[in-house]
Amino acid sequence: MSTSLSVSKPQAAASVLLIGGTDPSGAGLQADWRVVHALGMHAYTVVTAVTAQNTTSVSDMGVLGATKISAQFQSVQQALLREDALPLAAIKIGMLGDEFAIAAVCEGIAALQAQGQPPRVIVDPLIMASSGARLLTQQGENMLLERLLPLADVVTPNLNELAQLTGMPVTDIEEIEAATKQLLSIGVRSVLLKGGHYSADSEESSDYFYSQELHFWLIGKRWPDKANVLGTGCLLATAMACATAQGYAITDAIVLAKTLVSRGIRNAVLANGAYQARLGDIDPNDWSVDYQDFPLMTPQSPETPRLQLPACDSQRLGIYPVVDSVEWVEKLIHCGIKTIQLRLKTDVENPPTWDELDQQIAAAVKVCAGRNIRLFINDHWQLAIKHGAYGIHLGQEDLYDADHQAIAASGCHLGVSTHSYTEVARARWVNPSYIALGPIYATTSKDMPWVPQGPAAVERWVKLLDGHYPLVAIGGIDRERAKALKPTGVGSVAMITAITKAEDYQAATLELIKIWEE
Ligand SMILES: Cc1ncc(COP(=O)(O)OP(=O)(O)O)c(N)n1
Ligand SMILES: Cc1nc(C(=O)O)sc1CCOP(=O)(O)O
Repeated sequence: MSTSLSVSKPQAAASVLLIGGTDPSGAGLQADWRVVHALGMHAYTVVTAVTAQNTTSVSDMGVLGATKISAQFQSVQQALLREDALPLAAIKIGMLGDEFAIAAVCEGIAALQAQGQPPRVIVDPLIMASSGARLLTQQGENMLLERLLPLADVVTPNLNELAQLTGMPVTDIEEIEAATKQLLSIGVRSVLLKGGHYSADSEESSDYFYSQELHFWLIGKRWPDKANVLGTGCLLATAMACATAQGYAITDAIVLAKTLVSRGIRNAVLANGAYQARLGDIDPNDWSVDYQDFPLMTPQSPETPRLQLPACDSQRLGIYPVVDSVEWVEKLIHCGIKTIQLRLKTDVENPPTWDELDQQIAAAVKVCAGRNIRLFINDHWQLAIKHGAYGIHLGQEDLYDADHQAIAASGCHLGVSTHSYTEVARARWVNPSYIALGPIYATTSKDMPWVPQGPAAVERWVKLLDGHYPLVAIGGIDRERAKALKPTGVGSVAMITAITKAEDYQAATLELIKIWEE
């Protein structure tokens, strides 16, 4: 499992285009619009069909002709030519109705793509209404597969739609994974199977994502007292479009969208015989993400038993130096450091032997023995376990290569690096002893694809995760920045340069401890 599809770079305001049918009971374009509005964003709309339906039946449906659909696209194109137009960054496509509408939509998208930076395209492939009535003709279904789905960045079928599109059974996890893979063979770039209908009696709702680069299950809480909430599929796909328009990478967009759907279902209200999702007030800066709605992510089956790693003895791990030798460990514990990491990075030119690593890790554990020091070993989890270190620190790649069961069985604590919503969702799957958040500021100690998150992000992470995991901020943190981060409530700050490159490491360490503890 590679770390992510790409890196999120939240950007200036952008708009989304919603393409679909209207539904008087509140799903369809009306539901899409509510999401965009709740996130304070701007939406253009292209109506493809007008339906008369409620939760039990579709009584009438009219698909607009190609001329009417194309005319709407032209209006959007003209609006986007204005100097003050918000750039179009994402398109969400819902109900299309028939093959003529699909052809018009494909042409409209091609024109928009030619006009500017190509927007991301999310397709919710609506074939049937929940009442069982068809929302797309058979010829339309063929054209969907041949022309529209290959244009999409992500396609979001539910179980019935996946079965219908692939002609494959989808009754268990293996069949779901196989059918999802099958959609890629017809040219779809990635698929997010909506799990709302899978194992409906489970306490969790699991979605499955599959692309050439990675695959994962996304597991969220189910709200059993809120059954069959209207329009949640529309909500999910539109929220993904909004997040990608805001510059989030696809996987972060999926995590945010799943969180928003959970929030909508948790707060749903009964109106006219059906539950309607309620989003309430959302802060577009952090999507008002609430821990109870935040999912777990794993490449393993969602039915795999969950790990239980030991909790750290404190939620506040304090000043946390990251060092590259036993000598540094020894010097810093004499300065009063209580949490420390031995990060033995292998020199590609002259890599240490296993025996050398073994000796250094054994020596570091010995130096800390009986002193109440939380010594974390970076990467070399087998040796950390062998020598009984307090803990192991793993980055996301190493986390997925490591033997989780062996780490959990060893009793070692486990810290995990994260840089995004996706990585926090993955970290949650192993239930770590702490979560590290980085890079907060630009660092010279390591090449990073990640944009520095800044202190405001630490505040957001604390709001989301505090009380559930001890948190550690890392990346470019010095004395002044430690002072700036203290009010965020983060329990620990980790650093390399500010201590190991200080003119007077003892003075620098004592000063940092003083700032953090006073
Ligand atoms: C406390 C802490 N946070 C993050 C890291 C980075 O770990 P990782 O992503 O594994 O990168 P490397 O350290 O291996 O370069 C860390 N070491 N400690
Ligand atoms: C090792 C490391 N990991 C980071 C992350 O963001 O995961 S930032 C980082 C480097 C921290 O060093 P300094 O204090 O010198 O900036």
